[in-house]
Amino acid sequence: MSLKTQGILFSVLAWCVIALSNLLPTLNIHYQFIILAPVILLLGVPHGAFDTIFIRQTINIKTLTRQIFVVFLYLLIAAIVVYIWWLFPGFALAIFLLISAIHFSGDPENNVPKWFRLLYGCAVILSPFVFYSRDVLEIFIFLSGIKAATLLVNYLEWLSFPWLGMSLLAGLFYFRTNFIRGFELISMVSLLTFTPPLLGFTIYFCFMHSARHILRTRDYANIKSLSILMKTTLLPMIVVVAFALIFMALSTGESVEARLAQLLFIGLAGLTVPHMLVIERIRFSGWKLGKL
Ligand SMILES: CC1=C(/C=C/C(C)=C/C=C/C(C)=C/C=O)C(C)(C)CCC1
Ligand SMILES: [Fe+2]
Repeated sequence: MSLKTQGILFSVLAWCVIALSNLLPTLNIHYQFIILAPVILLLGVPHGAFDTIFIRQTINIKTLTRQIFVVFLYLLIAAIVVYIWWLFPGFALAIFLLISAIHFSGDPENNVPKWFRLLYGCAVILSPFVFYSRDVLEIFIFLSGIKAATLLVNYLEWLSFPWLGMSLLAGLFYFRTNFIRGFELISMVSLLTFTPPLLGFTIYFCFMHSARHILRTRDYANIKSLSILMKTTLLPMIVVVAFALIFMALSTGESVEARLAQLLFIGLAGLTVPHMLVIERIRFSGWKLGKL
């Protein structure tokens, strides 16, 4: 499958989800988390497991000692991020949103202009605020407490309107010259604008961000079959699922949705920092650095 085909399939799925979620009654946040957290965990998180492939191609990790050291360092960075979150949750959430926008700006195909990337990456974060800022607030409170969450949501909601306008204009601008590029942007923005935040994010994260990263990894490592690629994710996935189960079993006191939100998004923040340290250098080289 090419990135183009994947982009079209994602866009079609996005419009189906928009239609269905507006026709069917909205589930409350408790059930949204119970249904969607496993989807994010099983379909979205594994794209980080390919980091081992990118690490192998860019630094020398031939000996077992070096491999153990790299895994240890990766997890140590993640643990430090979680600790910083625990100390300064509002600050950590704000920085996480910022670096996520930068990370998501890597999704569009390789030859798009920089302004388009910036618009796209920030649109992923800002679109949910246009109609669903109350729902986002509810989730942000789980992550950073009511004071920081309210402050952040107020700023981001205010930014979300001009951003939606600019995204739609940019999408229309490309409709004539590069239809797929414009259609992909408008579909992504509509998905995150018109569906409940957790649902929109899950579909975007699993079927755009993660799916596209898997295809890029396949091309980078010159692997013909996806099943070989999926095998590399097995061990990291077992570790992540085991960690998730242990966290859910040990954390008590708060609601299930609060704990799932913390597990998912603080966990993602922790993993995103080492993930970006591995990926971004290669992305800025046009996915060429160390290519097989
Ligand atoms: C919490 C939350 C949001 C932000 C999620 C982020 C920022 C996720 C980042 C994941 C990354 C960077 C994964 C890397 O591969 C939204 C969508 C604004 C609205 C719903 C609640
Ligand atoms: Fe990623």
